[in-house]
Amino acid sequence: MITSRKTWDLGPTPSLKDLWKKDLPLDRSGQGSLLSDSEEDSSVQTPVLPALVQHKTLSVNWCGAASPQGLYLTVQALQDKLCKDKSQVKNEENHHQPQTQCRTQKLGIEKRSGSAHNWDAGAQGQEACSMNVEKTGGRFFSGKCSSLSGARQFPMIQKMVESMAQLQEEKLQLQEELLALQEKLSARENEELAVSVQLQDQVENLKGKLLDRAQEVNRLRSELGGTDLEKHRNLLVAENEHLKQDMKSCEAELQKLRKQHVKCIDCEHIQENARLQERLAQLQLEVEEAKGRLSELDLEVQQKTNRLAEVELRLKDSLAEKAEEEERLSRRLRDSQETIASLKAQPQQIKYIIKTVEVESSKTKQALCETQSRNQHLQEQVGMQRQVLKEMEQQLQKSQKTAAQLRAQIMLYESELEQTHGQMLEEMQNMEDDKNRAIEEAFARAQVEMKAVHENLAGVRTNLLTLQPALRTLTNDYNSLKRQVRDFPLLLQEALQDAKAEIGQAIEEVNSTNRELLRKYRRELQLRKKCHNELVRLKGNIRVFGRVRPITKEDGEGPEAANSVTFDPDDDAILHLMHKGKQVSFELDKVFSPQATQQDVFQEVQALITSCIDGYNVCIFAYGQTGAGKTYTMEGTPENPGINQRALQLLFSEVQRKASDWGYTITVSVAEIYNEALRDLLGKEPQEKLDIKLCPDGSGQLYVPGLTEFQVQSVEDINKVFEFGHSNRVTEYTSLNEHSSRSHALLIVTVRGLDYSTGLRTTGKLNLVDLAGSERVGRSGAEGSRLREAQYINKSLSALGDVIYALRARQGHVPFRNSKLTYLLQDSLSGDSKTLMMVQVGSGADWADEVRRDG
Ligand SMILES: Nc1ncnc2c1ncn2[C@@H]1O[C@H](COP(=O)(O)OP(=O)(O)OP(=O)(O)O)[C@@H](O)[C@H]1O
Repeated sequence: MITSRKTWDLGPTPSLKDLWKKDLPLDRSGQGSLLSDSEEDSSVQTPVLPALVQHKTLSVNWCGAASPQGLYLTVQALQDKLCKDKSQVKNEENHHQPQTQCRTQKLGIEKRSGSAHNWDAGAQGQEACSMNVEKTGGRFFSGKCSSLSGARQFPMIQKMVESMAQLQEEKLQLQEELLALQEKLSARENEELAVSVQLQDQVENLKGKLLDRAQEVNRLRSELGGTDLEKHRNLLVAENEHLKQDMKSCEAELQKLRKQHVKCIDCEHIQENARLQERLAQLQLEVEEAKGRLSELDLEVQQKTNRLAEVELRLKDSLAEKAEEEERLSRRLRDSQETIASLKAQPQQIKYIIKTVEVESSKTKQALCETQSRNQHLQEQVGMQRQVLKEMEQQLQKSQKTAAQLRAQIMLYESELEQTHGQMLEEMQNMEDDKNRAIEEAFARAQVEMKAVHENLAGVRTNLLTLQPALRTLTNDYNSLKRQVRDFPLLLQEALQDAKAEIGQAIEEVNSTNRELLRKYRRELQLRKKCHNELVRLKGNIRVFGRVRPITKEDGEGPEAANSVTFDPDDDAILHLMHKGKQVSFELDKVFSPQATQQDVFQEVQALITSCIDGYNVCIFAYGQTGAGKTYTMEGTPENPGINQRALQLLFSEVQRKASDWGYTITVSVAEIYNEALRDLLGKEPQEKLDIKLCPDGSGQLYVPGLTEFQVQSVEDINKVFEFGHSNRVTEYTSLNEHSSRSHALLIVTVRGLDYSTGLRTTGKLNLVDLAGSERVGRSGAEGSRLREAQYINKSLSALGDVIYALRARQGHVPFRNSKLTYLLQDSLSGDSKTLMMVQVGSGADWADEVRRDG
């Protein structure tokens, strides 16, 4: 029952938005509503559905091609609205549909038997479309549209396309989610790996610390007596605490790992996976439904095709009827025309009849025209029907083609979907497998690590248990050490005092011992000096040695060269001379045969050198005739040095040997006495005569002002001094010896010593004198200056002989002043001084005369 009708005229291809905008203002919910101007409520705000429910009809007309989308959307909106307003529908008394049916009509497309809504074609032309919505009887509403099949198919296809697009989107979304899941899984694996590495590091750290601690304990055990025990103990305690904390953190980490592992079994990824699988199943269901709908659509197409064939058949029948009718009419027309022609050939009656016929013929013509126009109209209709049929066939072909394409697409989509689904299932299965495997591996690793950590923990606990007694021992030791340390200052002070006292006492004892030793040493030194001096004295402070020079080529080969000197084999102090057939014997302190070497001679002399170091004055004279070997004995040759060189070598070696206790200074002077004039051979003016004077200090000592003294420190220095002094010595040829020396040569060595321990100072003087050669003036044939030189030499030698004689005879007066030589050597000849006279003699017969005279 239609109570009212409202029509809107819209532009071509209106959209739902246009519909809403045109005359349908938005309702409160933001959705549009079709409105009616019903008689009951002429307000434009009246919703369409109540109007439908109240059996009102609304029409929407628009120009242009039908817009299936617009129609679909409109109907969908209406149905949505209908569903939303179901309560209102429910309250309607005349409403015969159950509530559940409203839900099934949600899409508005499904065909329901009996009570389902339906769309019928308006078939009002291509350019004018209309939609009538009404509620009649057992139907909600019905619509009419000129493009029925398109309007019904397109939304379905579009829906499917949209579903496929949605499926594609969901597939992409699923793939993205799958990637995200994979990333999360890899991140999780990385986290687990990092945790595992961290745990391993912690375990390694714990092991290293345990090892360090064990080493530290061992070291501490070995160093129990050390003073840093307290510090080490504190260190150990701190490390122990640190280890405990590390173990706790390790256990917490393990617990956390376990929880994470358990949580992973029901984690959001699993849930997401299940959800996705559900979604996939739902999509598969939808695809199945879409397939069902497609088959239904195919069925409908088939039915419509059948109906179209029926229509074609009916059309053909109609055409055949029309053709028969046309044939019949044309036959009637021909018959009529023949009748007219036969009538025209008849008389007046016939003319009348003809006229009648003509009259009737006009009527017939009119009927014929009408029939022809009708026939024309029918033919036009047939043409139109044919055209429509053709178009419908084209549309049908297009639809079939589109359906085939869509079927192919659907097949393609299905295959893709199946493939994608298979891939997804496979990937998900792989992911699941990987995940399970990773979880199992992680779990296994975690278990292994946990086991290792437990073992380490047990080891640590064991170590702790073993360390506890050690710790207790250490604590006890520490306490005792602490007490000791507390008492240590007092003990230290006491010990220091005791030690100081002991050290003082020891020092005192050492000092006293030292003093005693020093005293003894001095005493011994004095004793040794005394003994040595006594020895020397016993040997004789003034001793006379004789040395016989071997016969040389200078002695000639005649009878005068015959050996006239013999020795007593039992007494080395006896010398026998054969003089004019008689043997004359001389007794000296020691006689050196011609075979005696320089070393043999020095052996007997070196005790005097020691006396000089001890602080005594020593004089060693070489006395003899010219050429007797004085210079040889005193100076020697470079290859075979004499007393001078050896004495100085001994002097330096002794000084060096005693260098730790004594400091010595050795100075040398070289002088000569020529013709009773003293000259400095080391001075700048060797010809200058020097005087011998008493020291101004009143000590009675003599000294030679201006006499040069060189400090020497080695034998090399002495040799240089000798060379220098030797070059200044006066030598001249004589008839007896081509190298005869005409002066007394003196090498004066002064040894000044300082005893470091006692501060005692000593001074010893060693006078090594190479006397001028003694000779008889008559025998040598000297005259003039030579005679005067010989007289000076003989006088000084005689004075020396007198002094020595007086000294040996211990006479009260010793005539030192009789010559420059004895006066210069007065200090070294008197008192505790030691004097050695080396008398040089030749072994030829010529020498016997001289020796007997000198002797
Ligand atoms: N013991 C000896 N063995 C070997 N040759 C010697 C010995 N004594 C001296 N002569 C030699 O005799 C020579 C003379 O000796 P030397 O010059 O020492 O005598 P002298 O007494 O010093 O003479 P003068 O008084 O003229 O100086 C030298 O050629 C020396 O080498």
